[in-house]
Formats: sequence, C-alpha cells, structure tokens
Amino acid sequence: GGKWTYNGPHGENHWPKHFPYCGGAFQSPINFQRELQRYDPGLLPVQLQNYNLSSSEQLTLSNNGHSVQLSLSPRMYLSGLPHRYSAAQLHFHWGSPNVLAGSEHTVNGKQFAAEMHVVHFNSGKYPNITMALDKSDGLAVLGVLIEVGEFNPAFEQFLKYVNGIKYRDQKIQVPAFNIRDLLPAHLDEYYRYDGSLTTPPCYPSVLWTVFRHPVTISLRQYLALATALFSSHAQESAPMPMLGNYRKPQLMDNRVVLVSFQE
Ligand SMILES: NS(=O)(=O)c1c(F)c(F)c(S(=O)(=O)CCO)c(N[C@H]2CCc3ccccc32)c1F
Ligand SMILES: [Zn+2]
Repeated sequence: GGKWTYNGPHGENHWPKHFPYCGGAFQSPINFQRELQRYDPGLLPVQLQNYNLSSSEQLTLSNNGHSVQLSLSPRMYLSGLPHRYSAAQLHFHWGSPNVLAGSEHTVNGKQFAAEMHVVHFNSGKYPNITMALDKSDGLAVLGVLIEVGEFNPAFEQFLKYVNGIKYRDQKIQVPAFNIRDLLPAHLDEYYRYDGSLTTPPCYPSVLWTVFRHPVTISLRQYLALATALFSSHAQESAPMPMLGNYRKPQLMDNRVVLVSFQE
C-alpha cells in the first residue's frame, strides 16, 4: 500500500484516507483502564511452543522503514488459544532519545518507554500470514511493555547487530536464540482484547495479549534502539531518524478488556 509515517502529512491522522480500516472500529492500541477491565478466570497462561531456537539457526534482522523486525521460525507457535497461531516476526515501537515514552498500549494513562510485538498468524486455518492478515481470526500478537532499568542480556542478542541495518530495507542474518528470554517471567498475567494492526492497513484481525509485567532494558540499550535506525534509504540525502514509531491509543468502541489477574 501507499506510504505512511508516524508524523507529518502522512501521519496517523491521515492514514484513513488511503487505509479505510484505520478509521474504522476495533482499532489498536488502547489504554488499559481499570474501570473497563473484567477478570476472566478462564484466561489460561499463554503457552509458547518451540520458542527456544538453536543458535545454529539464523534469523533475518531487518529495517522495514517503520520498525526493526526479526523474522521468526514458523515452528514457533502459541497453544492455549482458540486456534494454533504460528510466529511470523517480532518488532518494536519506541519514543526518542530524550523522551523515554514510546509504547503503544498504555496502562491507566501511563506510556512505557517501548513495546515489543510478537506477531503470529492462525496457521490452523490459513496457509500463510498474507491470507490471515485481514481475517477476524487471522492474527494473534503478544505485546510486551518495556521499561528502562536493568540491562537485558536477551535483547543484546539482536541489539548488537542494529548498526548493520541502519537504513530502510537493509537486512542481515543473525544467530537465532531463545525468544522466550525476551518475554517477562510470568506469562499468566495479561490483558486480552480484540483489536487491530497498529499500522496500515489497520485490519481488525488481531487477538491481542499484552502481558501485565513489563521487561526492562538499560538506557544504553534503549538508546541503541532510539538512535541507530533511519526510516530512509541509505542513499537518501535527507536521513530520517526512526523515532516515535507508535500509534496513539484508539477509541474503545464498546469493547471490554479481559484480564487474567485480579487487582
Ligand atoms: N503493531 S503490529 O503488530 O500491528 C505491526 C506493526 F506495527 C508493524 F510495523 C508491522 S511491519 O510489518 O513491521 C510494518 C508494517 O506492516 C506489522 N507487520 C504485520 C502486518 C503486515 C504483515 C505482513 C507479514 C508479516 C507481518 C505483518 C505489524 F503487525
Ligand atoms: Zn507493533
């Protein structure tokens, strides 16, 4: 589809002109506020299958102009959901070097420094993510809120390569690692709601699971993410730093957020 950005004349308020779903209902992200949550004891811990990839395997780390993304093995999948959802890629949203606020989901109005999304598609029903992309039961995305604090060795396993993908459409192969290590220790406490892709085409096709507990990365690691990357191609004369690549919280449209935990 057409070109879109997070700011300026092609920014999020302009997305619906070329991507109509972006102006529709059931959009993501949202603010998780206590009054609109309902405890659901039936929400089981998310089960990650085959996330412990071997370092002999390689993954593609790329700059797609909107985020830094890591391709994932299709052997990785989620169980415990209505269908089997196989992993496709993970990517990040962040703020800027001097504004450590760039998460997409917010909690009682608090925006976290960054957010990781692990994108899966319903491989039980669809042959690939492209076929699943616009289906109401097509995608399941795991969201991990990120705070600046303790150094995170798991993030280092791909952050150390970001200088190799500074510019749009650059990609490199990196050794695979245990993707489980990027997630919080406790996967039993999470927010669950029906939403959408947070980028164009904004299809309302995502079963969102956002973990209650954030992970931490160090300030140096956050700055690596927030200063290494450009959304422009290498040869472009005006380099565009990749900053603030997050969409603001969207209307609830009569949605209730289910939570697997009690206050
Ligand atoms: N926040 S989010 O989880 O809604 C989300 C993104 F924020 C985001 F940036 C991307 S992207 O592919 O990196 C770039 C724009 O599609 C995707 N990519 C998804 C959507 C399109 C597609 C196609 C193949 C594999 C992954 C994706 C995404 F699902
Ligand atoms: Zn995302």
